[in-house]
Amino acid sequence: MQPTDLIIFGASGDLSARKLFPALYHLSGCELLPESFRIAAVARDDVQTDAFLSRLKERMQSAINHTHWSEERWTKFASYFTYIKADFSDAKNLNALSKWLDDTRVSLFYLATPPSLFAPICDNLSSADCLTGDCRIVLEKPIGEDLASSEKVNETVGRYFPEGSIYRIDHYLGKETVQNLLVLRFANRFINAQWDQSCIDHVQITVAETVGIEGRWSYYDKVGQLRDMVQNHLMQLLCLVAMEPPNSMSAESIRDEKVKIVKALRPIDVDTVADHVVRGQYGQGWSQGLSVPSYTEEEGCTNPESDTETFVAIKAHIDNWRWAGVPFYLRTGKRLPEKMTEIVITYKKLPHNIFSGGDNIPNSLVIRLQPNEGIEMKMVAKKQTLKDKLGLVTHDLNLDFLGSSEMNRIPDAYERLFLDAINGDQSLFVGRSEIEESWRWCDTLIRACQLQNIQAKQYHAGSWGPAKAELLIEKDGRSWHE
Ligand SMILES: NC(=O)C1=CN([C@@H]2O[C@H](COP(=O)(O)OP(=O)(O)OC[C@H]3O[C@@H](n4cnc5c(N)ncnc54)[C@H](OP(=O)(O)O)[C@@H]3O)[C@@H](O)[C@H]2O)C=CC1
Ligand SMILES: O=C1O[C@H](COP(=O)(O)O)[C@@H](O)[C@H](O)[C@H]1O
Repeated sequence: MQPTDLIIFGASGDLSARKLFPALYHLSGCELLPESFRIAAVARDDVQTDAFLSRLKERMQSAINHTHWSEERWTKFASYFTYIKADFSDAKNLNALSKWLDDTRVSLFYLATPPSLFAPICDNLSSADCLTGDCRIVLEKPIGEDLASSEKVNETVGRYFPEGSIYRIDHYLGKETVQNLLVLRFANRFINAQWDQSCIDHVQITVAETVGIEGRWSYYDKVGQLRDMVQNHLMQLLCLVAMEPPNSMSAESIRDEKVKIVKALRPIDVDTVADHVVRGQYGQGWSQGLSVPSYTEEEGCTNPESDTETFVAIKAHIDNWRWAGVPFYLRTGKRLPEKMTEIVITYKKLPHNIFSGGDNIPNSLVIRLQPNEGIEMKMVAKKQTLKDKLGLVTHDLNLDFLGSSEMNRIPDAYERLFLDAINGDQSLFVGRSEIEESWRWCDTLIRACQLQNIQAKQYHAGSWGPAKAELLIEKDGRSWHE
């Protein structure tokens, strides 16, 4: 590892306190950071490093499980820090940062700020002479809010950083089980051999959350679940399930295969949107035993008539040889009954059932991304009884990742992604063309919803979304995986 400096813009924000600094704390505890590592925490608050750290310590203690917290680890972690006060909207404010930087070391700029600041920060870094030596930039999602705005951000950032130095985060790619999906598909011959329309009936991808808007109403109301979750996280999961084997694990090979899938997604337009998309918005209800308000009663709501979706279900098709005729059902929402991300591959039924003692039950593969990370293969076996000669029953072959983890915990996605950015490995970061093609597909779908007036149907907080989401799949003779 080369000597590295990490510069976090937006160091006082929610993402930094809940995800970024805890991930770095764990990496430091595992001695995985480079020697002489330095962190510049950049934000607007007028405080000194000590005061910044004492506030950060409090916030991190509530984000890190107490079994992993120790004063000794904290002291080592705190020793990396310098706090630099700056308003990023003006280059002259970056002079202190410019003095702190050292062009003999790698400078890793991490933009944990509102996306509207990505382009101005790059312009100002350049004007303040901060971009000398080996400089890399990490961009948080979302990159833009549609194709045109994402092209604009990519162009500005590309003026100062070559594509090989731009690390666009989709934190789902850093999740252990998402990487395991690649291993499952491309390191197991029997899985790979059965991975197409000849064997697979359909695919379901569910990303369910129990949380509501969490104080982010003004951000969220402008984007909704389609832009916040589908354009990025669900699209990445779909690509990893559907892509052809890349030539190698290089970033370029993986990105090339993913972008082919996004381009092969059948557009959902004004003619098809009503049958392929369901939008929902949560009303009042219950979440984890507590009564919770509706979306339009949440703190910060400025538009009680808002039609922004907090739930979406989509039936998508990939028009290529491997996936012809295999629907991909996607659903994601806030205030659903449980926090759960899973991919379910349902195989076709056998062409003929020779066992009179049971139904023709299809196999399925359940890839659980969170919680209880693991993979289950649902297999049909004989009932262990003398009464029923060839009665059938479904059993699970179970790969439990937590139980087999060397670390007694599943590392957070940001730990993997920080390590890779420090090591210069872009394979788990998103390329420009993937992002732009994904926006192109989402823009068509969003526009079609507007033109056909597909409104967000109310659902009770704590339920699995509007009844129409059940119909979307049931009308094809299938049902959501329970
Ligand atoms: N929070 C989350 O769970 C997730 C967030 N993201 C993305 O991460 C990014 C950050 O999100 P989040 O942490 O939630 O946002 P916050 O609003 O909590 O934090 C934004 C940070 O940027 C700083 N900032 C804003 N404007 C300026 C400015 N002109 N000059 C200097 N500092 C400024 C804020 O400082 P100040 O406190 O002074 O306003 C704060 O430190 C966003 O792009 C978001 O979409 C992505 C996935 C999940
Ligand atoms: O990017 C985002 O992701 C979170 C969900 O992430 P997870 O790792 O907890 O599954 C989501 O709540 C948020 O709205 C979105 O911006």
